Amino acid sequence: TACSSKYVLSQMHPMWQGPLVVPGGDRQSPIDIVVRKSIFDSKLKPLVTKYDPHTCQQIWNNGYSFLVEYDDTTDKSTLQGGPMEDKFRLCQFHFHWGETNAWGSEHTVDKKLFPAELHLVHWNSDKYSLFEEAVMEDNGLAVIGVFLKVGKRHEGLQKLVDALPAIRHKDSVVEFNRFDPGCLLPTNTDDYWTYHGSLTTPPLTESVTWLIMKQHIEVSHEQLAVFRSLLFTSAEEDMQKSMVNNFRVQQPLRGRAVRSSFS
Ligand SMILES: O=C1NC(=O)[C@@H](c2ccccc2)S1
Ligand SMILES: [Zn+2]
Repeated sequence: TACSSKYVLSQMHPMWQGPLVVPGGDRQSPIDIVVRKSIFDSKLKPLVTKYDPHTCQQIWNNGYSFLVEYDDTTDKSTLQGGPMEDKFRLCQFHFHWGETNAWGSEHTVDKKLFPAELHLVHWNSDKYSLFEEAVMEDNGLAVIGVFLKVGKRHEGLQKLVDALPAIRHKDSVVEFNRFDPGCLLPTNTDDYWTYHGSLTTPPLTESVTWLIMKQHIEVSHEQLAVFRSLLFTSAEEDMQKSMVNNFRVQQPLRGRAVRSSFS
């Protein structure tokens, strides 16, 4: 309901010590996408993703989410098209989720909250040679955001879910290979919203072209429950905190246009 979403969105983030406001930050993320204010842009091309499952390397708990990391030393797993002029290399994907199915996504659509959101993080390999470099540049990153809804079990996700108990604690890593991130994309990737924003965790740099899919994917309640069995804390810490609500509060639009690839 609107009130719960207002309550949730105003929630400060317990996890962070870092700056919640970036000096001069006028293109911060995440945001609410106000559909009726988005602008159809017929020049926006379909997204072209070419993901090689063999470039998948490991899955690990970084104390804020779990990341599936890819070998980004060559152009084997790439994203192009959309609003971008350049080719972008997949470096990792991860999720954000809530403690209940009532909230969890970082972006919202007309204030609608989803239980979780997938982020596929790519960096501009035409212009930069490392992710760490690209993350500081305003055309450095392209992140595909996909909303998750609770429904039928996602068969492709299950391989990932089965690996999570092995990385329950912060800084745990397991080898993970042969995973095709394309299986997590919705069937329709031609319809998306795009806007210029930022990382949603420190360093919060304003280097991201966001590509938010209009179509969501479905995962089962049980699969999401396994996400929530992860811990923010390392094995040594005596206070175990379950990894939930790992999303940032929404940020002001500051006059930015959100464009849509569909009318
Ligand atoms: O899409 C995003 N989600 C996050 O957690 C942020 C991030 C920060 C650093 C590296 C990769 C991603 S930006
Ligand atoms: Zn993210």
